[in-house]
Amino acid sequence: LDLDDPTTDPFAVARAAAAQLAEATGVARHDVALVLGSGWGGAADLLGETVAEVPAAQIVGFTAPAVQGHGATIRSIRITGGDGGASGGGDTHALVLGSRTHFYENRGVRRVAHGVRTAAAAGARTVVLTNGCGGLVPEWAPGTPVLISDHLNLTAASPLEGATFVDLTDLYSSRLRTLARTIDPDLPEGVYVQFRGPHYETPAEVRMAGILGGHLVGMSTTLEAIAARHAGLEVLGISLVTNQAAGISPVPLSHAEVLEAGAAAGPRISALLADIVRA
Ligand SMILES: Nc1nc2[nH]c(I)nc2c(=O)[nH]1
Repeated sequence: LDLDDPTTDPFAVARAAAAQLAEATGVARHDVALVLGSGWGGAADLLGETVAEVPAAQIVGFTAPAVQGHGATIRSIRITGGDGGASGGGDTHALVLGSRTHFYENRGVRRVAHGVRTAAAAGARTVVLTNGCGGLVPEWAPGTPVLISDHLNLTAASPLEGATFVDLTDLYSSRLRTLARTIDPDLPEGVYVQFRGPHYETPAEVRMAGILGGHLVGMSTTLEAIAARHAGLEVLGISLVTNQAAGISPVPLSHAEVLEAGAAAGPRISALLADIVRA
């Protein structure tokens, strides 16, 4: 079950990972999955009660994160404060994937897609993809959450292999975006542009992204979203603008300001995310 072996079926690895997670957490099915990017870490605690927390490296296909401690676990959360199971079927469980493999790690697209494939194999019907990113809209101050309405995948890669032709119309579910706006009507929307990274964009590349119709620049999310759609998941994408993209702000932002903005926004966006998932 080695994802690096081309003859391995990545979906068999995802099924094995889901079985290991069910065993490790005691939760047979997870209804929704969340990928928590920079700044979104606090959302898990607000979602409900942590049933189990598993080191990601223990589950097949996941790799120990480059930065130890940062998102090194996968959490199973029983969502509380929802409709109390009025929708029948008892408790709702969320799978929180703290560890994300970025395309720029050069570990292959299969590892980038493994988390959402595992979530689908674990029974999830919905995935919420969050990230930290640069903003092209001056009014979006650092700390602003933005719903992703569509994406431009500038990585020149796909998580899919072979003649896997997948429609990406409404990839970022308009139903879920409407639902999110019932929680916070002021949520802006934007087109997310994934660059390969790990370097940031030049001001000229940021201007190019704007000309192409982008509003947010980042180094994740689009490949995961494509894999999630292929796996049959409904996708909601939310970005946290942690900085103004290169060249947008006349005054170069200090890294301290970026970290401060992300941290300050933490409680608000975590509460927002928890409310959206409960809805
Ligand atoms: N590509 C890109 N990724 C990012 N991630 C974060 I946080 N800020 C940025 C940014 O300005 N550009």
